[in-house]
Amino acid sequence: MISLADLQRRIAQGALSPEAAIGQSLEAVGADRATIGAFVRYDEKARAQGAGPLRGIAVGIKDIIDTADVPTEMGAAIYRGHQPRADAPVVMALKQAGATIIGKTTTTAFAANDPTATLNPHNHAHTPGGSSSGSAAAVAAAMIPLALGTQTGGSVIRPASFCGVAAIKPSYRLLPTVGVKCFSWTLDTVGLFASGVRDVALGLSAMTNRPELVVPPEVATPRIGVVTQAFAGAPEASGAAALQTASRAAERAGASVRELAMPDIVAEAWRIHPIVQDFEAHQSFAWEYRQNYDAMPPLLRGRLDESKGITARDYDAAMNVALSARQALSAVFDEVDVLLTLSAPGAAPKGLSYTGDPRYNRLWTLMGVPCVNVPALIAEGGLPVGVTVIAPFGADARALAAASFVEGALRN
Ligand SMILES: NC(=O)CC(=O)O
Repeated sequence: MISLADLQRRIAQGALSPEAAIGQSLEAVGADRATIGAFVRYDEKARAQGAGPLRGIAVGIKDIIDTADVPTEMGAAIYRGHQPRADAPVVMALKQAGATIIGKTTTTAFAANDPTATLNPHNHAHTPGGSSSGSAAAVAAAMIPLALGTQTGGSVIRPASFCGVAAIKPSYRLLPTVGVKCFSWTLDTVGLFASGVRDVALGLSAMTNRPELVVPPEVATPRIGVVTQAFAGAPEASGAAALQTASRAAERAGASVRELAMPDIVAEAWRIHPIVQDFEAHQSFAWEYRQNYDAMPPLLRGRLDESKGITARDYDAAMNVALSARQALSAVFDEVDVLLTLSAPGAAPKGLSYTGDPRYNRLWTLMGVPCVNVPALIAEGGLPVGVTVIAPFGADARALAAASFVEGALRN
């Protein structure tokens, strides 16, 4: 994979020009149609900028995020050819940091569950996951060093796990979702994919102008609480093995590691996540669902059909649970620095019809806490499986530093 940190170092040393760095990605992305199909479209004339921490860094943008220079089609026929007037703020933030937007990566329709045709770079018989399918796959396939995705359930962390790349779903609202097609305004979060944790941190730091997010050369040894999320059901063997492998590696590296049970209200928040997501989706997709019903992607249309009965009272009760759970979760971090949990039930499912289950991701999206995927092992069929490092709301630097610790422990 292409390391953002390595590109930055070589460009700073003059060993690599920003133009050459962009040229390498253009060549790989240009060949993509014949490989895994991670891009909806790309800019053959993409040019490097000469200044900024992300000069020479080619970035893929999930195709629900508005771009002014190329269409934003939401992975849906209803929006074919749709051309936004302006770049979304997160796209402008990348450009202002010197990045080059090289193309639009594939997304499941409206970032829901109707799959893309994109292949998992590690095993073409399997899905790369969703909904940020192309972003995870393009980084994993060494086409680009950085990509943007979004998460409402598990759409950053799960495909990152399936594709063996680092990724962050940052704290809620650290990145603006203006100009991002809304699924659920309480849940939608913009995230980043890169080859390693330090690379993700460099990208997020540059976008947000927050130098404190950069992972320092030496990171503190964290106190880790392992959360199995038994309330979400048992994982597959490869998922359980990934969590155990990461826990044991962290312990061997000197971290204190112990299993932590979640307060009941937090488990209840896991249960009510779909109520929040689907109640808000009915409003977010009202125009598509009511004015373009027949053209709607079938799985999302079916999900909206089934969730019509959610009442405002149900929603209000769910939101109250979420608020109480966030308060209870913050107290959990009095005992540990970070949590360590599953990124997915196991390796990527076979076939392209199903992008996987967000059951281990969705709680943390509702809690709004920073989550970082760390590749943990390679399962049968050469398929990666990751784990998730979680810190308190607003402690994104802590999540990245602890994730880097776990990543280093797994490499030793
Ligand atoms: N947008 C999402 O997060 C949906 C998913 O998890 O597949």
